[in-house]
Amino acid sequence: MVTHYVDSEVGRLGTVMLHRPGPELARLTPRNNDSLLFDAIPWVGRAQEEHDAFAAALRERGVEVLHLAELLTETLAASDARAELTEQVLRSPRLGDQLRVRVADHLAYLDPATLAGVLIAGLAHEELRISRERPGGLVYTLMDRHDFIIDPLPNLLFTRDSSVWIGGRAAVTSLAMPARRRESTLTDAIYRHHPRFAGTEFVYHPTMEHLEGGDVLLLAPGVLAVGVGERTTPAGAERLARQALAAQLAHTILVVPIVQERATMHLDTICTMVDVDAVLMYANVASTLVAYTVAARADGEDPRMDGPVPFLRAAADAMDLDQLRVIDTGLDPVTAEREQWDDGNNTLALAPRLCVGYERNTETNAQLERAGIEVVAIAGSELGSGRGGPRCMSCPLLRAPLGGDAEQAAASSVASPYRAPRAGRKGAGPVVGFSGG
Ligand SMILES: NC(=[NH2+])NCCC[C@H](N)C(=O)O
Repeated sequence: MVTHYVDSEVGRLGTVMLHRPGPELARLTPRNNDSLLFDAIPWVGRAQEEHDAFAAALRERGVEVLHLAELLTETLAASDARAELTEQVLRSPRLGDQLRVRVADHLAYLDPATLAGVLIAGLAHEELRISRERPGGLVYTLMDRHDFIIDPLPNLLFTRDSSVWIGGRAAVTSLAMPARRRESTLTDAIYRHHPRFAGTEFVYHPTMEHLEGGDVLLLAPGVLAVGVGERTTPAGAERLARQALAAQLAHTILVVPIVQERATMHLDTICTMVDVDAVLMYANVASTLVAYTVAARADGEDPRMDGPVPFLRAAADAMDLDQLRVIDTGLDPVTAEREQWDDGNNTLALAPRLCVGYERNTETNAQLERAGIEVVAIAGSELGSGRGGPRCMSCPLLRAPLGGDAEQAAASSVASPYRAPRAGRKGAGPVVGFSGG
């Protein structure tokens, strides 16, 4: 049975990886929140309540919810995973030799759950036990007691960005912001060492060019859209296109330039899919967004690049549709801008025409309902202070494949065996095949 497989944004969600925010959020202060990519100081207890309600809403609808911290703890039971992740934090040039040895001693005695906690929430100077016989040296002495010896990862909450599954393969991404780079070392270790993921094949690796999962949309089996902006670089998009084409995970990649600013840091802040042929889009950009298409050519040749063409046209063509339905109309620009900022467009589809959205985005949610899309509304007043919505906070590991007959797949149980994607589509692109499963 296929356990990890995703070929669309909307196939019935079977399994998702979340991260319940914890002590790492309590590290945020008005002095560090900007560099740690939060716009406010979240109330940790309330953020946890909101997150628990999000997880419960998914479970109630039959979704298996895995928690990253638990997977990491189980991963750390393997000594090679433990050694790898420990060495990785010890490598920081900030430590210096003497402090490095002290930190290594400290980590060596931690049980897997506590070590996972440190890898996520970091280690402050005052938390390191230093004895008189084994002093911390110059670096330790010159640090403030609130300085971090290991930086916290408050954005781990946004599991979307550090990995994305394309077909049966994991793409472990290369995060652009220094505050987030270490996140992908955790997802990478989980996929490589946790028994649940034994045999995982990879299509992207953190040493490659910058690419973040929030920029990757699986528009349809074989069709990817990749946003290029504040996070994913053109080189990252090109690399993913090459990798996905070579692995025959896609026949067409749409590369979509987005404005390089915080409000639109990822493609999924302005566009998410809510049905096999419908997108929810930020009204203020829907008509101006363009795409460059990258498609496979014969073996050994560079991929073919075309464009720019209007994004909606390029997407419909690649998806073999007459048109992509757009849900956006009717919002005045100010409301649209406010709700976009609060992740109104960042929905997580649980199945075609069923999605999770933040309750505060009342106008956007009403538009969705009018268009026949059911919205499971969740609270996110605290969660949203990191600028991420339901899609950002989730990494789907299994969705019912749409690769076969779409209707049938939508109705099928997630445990159903993988159906080969339809071949011979319009334009006679290469047959999309998969090695996963
Ligand atoms: N897929 C997303 N839109 N993720 C949102 C990530 C938010 C996070 N604070 C950051 O700045 O990176």
